[in-house]
This record gives sequence, structure tokens and C-alpha cells, in this order.
Amino acid sequence: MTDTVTSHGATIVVEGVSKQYGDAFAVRAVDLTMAPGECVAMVGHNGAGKSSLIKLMLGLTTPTEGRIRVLGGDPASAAASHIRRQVGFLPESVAFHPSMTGRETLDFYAKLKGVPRTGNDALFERVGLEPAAVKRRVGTYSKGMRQRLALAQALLGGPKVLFLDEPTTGLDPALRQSFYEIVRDLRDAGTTVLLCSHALTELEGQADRVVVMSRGRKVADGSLATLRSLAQLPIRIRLTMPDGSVIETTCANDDKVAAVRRATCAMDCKGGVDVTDIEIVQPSLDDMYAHFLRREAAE
Ligand SMILES: Nc1ncnc2c1ncn2[C@@H]1O[C@H](COP(=O)(O)OP(=O)(O)OP(=O)(O)O)[C@@H](O)[C@H]1O
Repeated sequence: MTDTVTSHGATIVVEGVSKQYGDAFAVRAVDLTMAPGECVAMVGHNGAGKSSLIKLMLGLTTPTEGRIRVLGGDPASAAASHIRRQVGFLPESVAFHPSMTGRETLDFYAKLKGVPRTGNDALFERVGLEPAAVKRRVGTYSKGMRQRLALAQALLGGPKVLFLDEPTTGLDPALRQSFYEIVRDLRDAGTTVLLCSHALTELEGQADRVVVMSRGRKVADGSLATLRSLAQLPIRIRLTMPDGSVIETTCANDDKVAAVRRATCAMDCKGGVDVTDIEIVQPSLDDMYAHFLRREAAE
């Protein structure tokens, strides 16, 4: 255990945290723990409380109730500069000065963060910004180049905790792919990564855990497998016939073998038709997200 990890081995501990603005709750009684090397996706509608929770974990605001520990300390305390130096943040929209070059921009942020700029070339290489691009003014950058620069800014100082708010908005599929490759490398190297996104389908396969927020509350938290088993949503089975037609049936996950048997038997009885393909479609993250929101609304 290092001094940057709490006694539970977690890098982030959020306990019973609420944040009120006037009478309105932006965040309500949230508990959340994250471990080193864990990538968590936080999803929720506009206004669900995701950014408010990130601001609390960054120490930019303080909880109305509850306690937050990041890397073993209170991120909002005056003495937390050593914590903040180990935390990276990629905000939803980053506005760099258009007349500064990529290099000048990263040097500026390195100075703000109090980390040496000697590692900046390696950072540019890591995020895929070519040396020629680094010398250009940011005003001439494409959206993808700006986002790469924004990621380089978030990676300054080799953060142990990284918050990424809607990191892939506006990026083409190839860039998204390379972005998630970088995130995977960071996670494998032990960085705790929290990813906020509306692009739910894209998050499948990227995150170890999914946290669903709704109206300031955490309404679900678990791996996709755990959320699937909690939601108990039906799976879809698609059977392709020799003539190319598709028969679709739904059933509980535990019942899929019996359901295929029932469906093929029914066809046999009708004249012995072979099945050329079977596809089992698990509920998507979108389906589960909708389920947990419906359940929360009904409570
Ligand atoms: N500084 C503030 N003053 C007053 N209300 C606020 C403030 N910050 C957030 N809120 C309110 O708290 C709620 C949660 O907002 P928040 O920005 O955290 O949601 P979000 O999930 O990040 O949404 P989005 O996906 O649109 O970014 C909203 O109702 C918002 O209006």
C-alpha cells in the first residue's frame, strides 16, 4: 500500500455524498469506490449529476454532505496540491488559445500543474500528435487534433486518476479506437479511469464497470455481467432459415438452450426445416440503461 492509496486499496472513495445548489440536489447520497487499474463508465441523461460528481472528486466544489477521498486525501483541502498533481482531467469542452502552438499550450499547462515539461515530447507521441503539428497554432487544428492535445494535457505528470468527460464526442471511429487504446494502456499501467459518456454502445468493452446516474442518484453500479443479471432482461435469439428468413424469439438468459430447442422442434414439426445460423443477442448497455432508469422512475 502506498501513501496515495486509501486503507481499502481504493484510489477514490465517495461516501454518502450530496451536493445541493439551493434546494436542488445535483448529487444525492452517492457512494462510489474505484480501485487502481479500474476503468469505470459513468452514464446518465443530461443533468443526471455526472459533471457535478466529477467536480466534487476534483476538489473544485465541496460536498454539502458526505466525504470524498482521492488518493488518500480530501481533494478540496488547501493541502491537496500533491493530490491534484496526480489527477488528470479532460473536460467535456476544452477551449485552447487559438494563437498558441500545441507545444506552447502543453508547456503552459505543465507549468500550471507544476510538472516538468521535459516529458511533453513523449506525451505528444503517445497521443499521436506529429512533431510538425505540435509546431502549428491550435487555431489550425482539426477537432481530432484538439482532442489529442486535450488528452495530452490530461496526461501531464502521469496521473494515477484520470477523469474523462465525453472524451470522444466529435471524433471519427478510427480516432475513437486509438483514444480507447490509450485508455486501455493507462488502465493496464494502474491508472484509475472514470469515463463519462452518452455514447453507451461505444462504452461496451471499454469499461470494467458501469455506473448509472439519474437525477443525482447512483441507480446502478456493476460490471456489464452483473448489471445484466440484475436487470434480468430477456435475450433475443435469431434463427436463420435456409431461405434467408429470420425467426426471432425472446427468452430469459437461463432458458436459452431450451428456447432454441422449442423453436427448432416447432419447425421440425412443421416439416423438418434446418436452421443455418443461430445468433444470441444479449441486452445492450442501452437496454440496461433504459431498464434502470425506468425502475428508478417507478420507485
Ligand atoms: N453551479 C450550479 N448551480 C446550480 N445548479 C447546478 C450547478 N451545477 C449543476 N447544477 C444542476 O445540477 C444538476 C446536475 O448537473 P450536471 O451538470 O452535474 O449533470 P450532467 O449529468 O453532467 O449533465 P450533462 O450530461 O448535460 O453534462 C442539473 O440539474 C444542473 O442544472
